[in-house]
Amino acid sequence: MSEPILEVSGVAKTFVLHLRGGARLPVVSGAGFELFAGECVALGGPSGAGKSSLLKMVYGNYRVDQGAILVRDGDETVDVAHAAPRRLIRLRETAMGYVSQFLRVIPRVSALDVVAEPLIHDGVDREEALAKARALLARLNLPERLWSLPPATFSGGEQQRVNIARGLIAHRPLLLMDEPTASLDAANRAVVIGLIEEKKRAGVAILGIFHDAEVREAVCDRIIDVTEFAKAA
Ligand SMILES: Nc1ncnc2c1ncn2[C@@H]1O[C@H](COP(=O)(O)OP(=O)(O)OP(=O)(O)O)[C@@H](O)[C@H]1O
Repeated sequence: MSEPILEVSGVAKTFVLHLRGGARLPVVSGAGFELFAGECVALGGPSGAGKSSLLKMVYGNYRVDQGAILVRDGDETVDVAHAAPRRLIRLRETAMGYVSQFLRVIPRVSALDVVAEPLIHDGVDREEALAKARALLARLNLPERLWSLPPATFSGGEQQRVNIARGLIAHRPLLLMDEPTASLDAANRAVVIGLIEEKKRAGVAILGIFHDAEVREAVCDRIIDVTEFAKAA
């Protein structure tokens, strides 16, 4: 069996609410799982179980109290739980992508440039990157009249499609997705299902939160029940 792309082991986290007299909110404990190339795995469990928190820990946005989160980066393995901030930034530029639920809009930058940016950052020729961005936005049915506009005033579903295009345009071996289809209609959900299937075929390992049962059943190979980690917390 090949090496995992992501290996989470013994991860524990308790939120400490300093403004609430130091109240402690344990969220996960002893969380452990592996993710391999070409598979899509959903974090499952009811609202409040800790799915988003776990995804944010893997991305390095939330600190962990205990355990290791090993992400493969070429020949190296980086422990997100202990990596220096600079190493974490480099890891996000090369090995780990994140499609959040909402687009973080960059003022005055057009939708097309927002989408093409990760490829340009990878060193791809600007015209080639823009052509790929146009193709992706067309596939996601974003009206062409919007491409040259900054996405700040776009509808929720339009922003989400720009966000998905930006998150998927470049190759990253590990992809984290937080409800990528929450604001989308059926036709665009089907497009996203197709895009996820293509990533899997390209060997990308995907970890995500998919509340939409139809999307989850279409793309996910297995579900990790986060309540198992919450029970121990
Ligand atoms: N930044 C934070 N500070 C304090 N508590 C938090 C923080 N983030 C999450 N929590 C708490 O941790 C628990 C798990 O939240 P989380 O958002 O991870 O759940 P979830 O399974 O993703 O839920 P949902 O399906 O509703 O999005 C909740 O009780 C929540 O209140």
